[in-house]
Amino acid sequence: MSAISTDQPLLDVRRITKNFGNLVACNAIDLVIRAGEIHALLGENGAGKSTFVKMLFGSLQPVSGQIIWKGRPVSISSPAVARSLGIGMVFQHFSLFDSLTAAENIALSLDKAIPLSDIASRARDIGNAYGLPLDPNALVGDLSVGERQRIEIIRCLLQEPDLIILDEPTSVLTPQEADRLFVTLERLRSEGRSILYISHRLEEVKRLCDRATVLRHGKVVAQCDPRRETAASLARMMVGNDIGIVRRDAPAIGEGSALLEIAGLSQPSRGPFSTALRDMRLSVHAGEIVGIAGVAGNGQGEFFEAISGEVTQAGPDTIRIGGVAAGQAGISRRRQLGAAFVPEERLGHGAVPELPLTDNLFLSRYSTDSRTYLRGRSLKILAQDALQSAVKRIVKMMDVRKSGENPDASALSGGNLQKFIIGRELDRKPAVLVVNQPTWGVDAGAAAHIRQALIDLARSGSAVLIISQDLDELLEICDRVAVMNHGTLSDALPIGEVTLEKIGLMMGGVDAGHSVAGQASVGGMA
Ligand SMILES: Nc1ncnc2c1ncn2[C@@H]1O[C@H](COP(=O)(O)OP(=O)(O)OP(=O)(O)O)[C@@H](O)[C@H]1O
Repeated sequence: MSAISTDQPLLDVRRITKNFGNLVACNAIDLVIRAGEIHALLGENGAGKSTFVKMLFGSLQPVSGQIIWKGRPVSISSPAVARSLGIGMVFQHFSLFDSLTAAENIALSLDKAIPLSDIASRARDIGNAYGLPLDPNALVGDLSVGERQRIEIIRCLLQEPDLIILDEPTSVLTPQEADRLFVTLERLRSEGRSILYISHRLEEVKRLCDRATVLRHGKVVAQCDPRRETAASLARMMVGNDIGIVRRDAPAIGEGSALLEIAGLSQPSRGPFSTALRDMRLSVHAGEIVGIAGVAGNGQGEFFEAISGEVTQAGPDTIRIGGVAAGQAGISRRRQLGAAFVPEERLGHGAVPELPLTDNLFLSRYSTDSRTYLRGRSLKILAQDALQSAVKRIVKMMDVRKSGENPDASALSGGNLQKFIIGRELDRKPAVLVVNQPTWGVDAGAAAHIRQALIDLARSGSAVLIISQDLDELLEICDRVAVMNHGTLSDALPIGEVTLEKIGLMMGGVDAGHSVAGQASVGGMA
C-alpha cells in the first residue's frame, strides 16, 4: 500500500457514464472515496451498481467520464490494470473452478507465477489474520457458498489492495459469519484501506459504513451518512417511495394434505467436504410455507439436490410428491408430478447465462408444458410466440426490469434475474415449490415482492419449502421452521413457538426443537 495525503481522495470518479444500447446504466456518476472509509453503494435492482463497480475494476469500459486514482487520471482497461493500481474486487457471482482446490483457484487469478505451496501458506495466514479460516487444499466443488466467498476475499487480500470492492458480501452468510466479516472489514479500515460496499441490507450498512451513495436509474440521487439515517429513509432514497409490506394472514396450521413428504432420506457424503444426509423427515402440506434454517454447509445443497431429483434415491418412498413415490424419479418426472425448483445459484444452475429469457423459460418447462411451447408433430419447433407471451406475463407479474424485449439471462441484474426465475416457476402454479435462498442479492422492494408471491402461492393451496440463511425472512413468511445441522433435520416448529434464540441454539446443534411441549402434534413430521 502506498500512502496518500489525508485530504486527497483515494478515488475520485467524475461523471462516469456507461450505456448498453439505448439503456444508460450509469449516467454521469460522481463518487469520492477517502482512504480508510467504508463507502456504501446503494440502489434497487438494476440501479447500475454492478455496472459502476465493473468500470472501476476494468471489466467494463466507460463511454465517458474520468477516474482519478490517488490524484492521477487513470484508464482502467482490464482487471489486471485495476489490481496493479491497488483495486481489488469480490464479485457477487464467484468465478471459481469446482474441480480445483482453493489454492489452485487463487493461483489462477494471480498476475505473477508463485509456487502453489507459497500461495497455500499465505492464504492460510491471511485467512487466520483476518478471521477467514480456510483449508487451501479443499476442493472448491465441495465447499459451501460462504466458504467460497472466503476464497474470493483472501485472493483479493493477497494482492494488498488499497480499495476493496465487495458486491453483496453478506447475502450468502449466516448472521454469525456476517459478524465475523464485519470484524475483518473494520480491521481493514483501521489499516487505512478503503472499501466500496454494495448491499441491500440496510441495517448492516448503517452499522458498518461511513458514507453512502445512492443510485436510482443509473444516476446519483443522494449521498449521506448512513449512521444518521434509518433503514426506511435509506430505502426511500433508493426507490423514491415507501417499500411495500408483506401481508400474511394467520399462519397456516398444516392441515391440508401432505404434498411433499420426505421420509428417512439418507445419503452418503459424495466427497471429503460434502455433507451426508441422515434420516431426514419432513412433510409440507397444502397451504403452508415451511422454512429450513441452518448455517451454510450443513447439507442444504445436498438436501435441495435430493428433493429436486438432481440426485436420485435408492428408495422410491423416501420422497413423495402429491402422494406419488418419487425417490427414484429424475427432475423432469418430479416436475411432471407438480413440483418446481429454484436453486441457489441463479447463473449456470437456475438459468443459462448466454441464452435469452424465452429459451430459459423453455428449458424449465418443456417436460411439463410441451404442448404449449412446442409445435409440429414429429419435427418439434419452439413456439416462439407462446414463449414470448409467457416471458411477458412473468416479467409483468414479478416486475422484472430489463433492457430489451428478450435479453440473455446474463444481461439482467442479479435481483431481476432472481425475480424472473422465481416467476418462471410460479407461472406454472406448481403444487410443490422448493426454493433455495429466494432473495439472495435482491433489493428490499423486490424481496417483499418475492416473499408475497410465495405466501400467495401457499395460500392458493400449494406446499412451499424454503431453504434460507436469512432468519428474518424465515420468521416473516414461514408457518413452520426446521433447522438443518450436520446433515440432520430437526422437527419443524410452528412459527408461534420459534424465537431467534431457539433457532440459534438448534443451528448450533442443541436439540431445542424436541423440548417443545406437544411436539408429537406438530403437523410436520412424517
Ligand atoms: N451486459 C449487459 N447488457 C445489457 N444490459 C445490461 C448488461 N449488464 C447490465 N445491464 C442492464 O443495466 C442496468 C443496470 O444493471 P446493474 O447490474 O448494474 O444493476 P445493479 O444495480 O447492480 O442491480 P442488482 O442489485 O440487481 O445487482 C440493468 O437494467 C441491466 O439490465
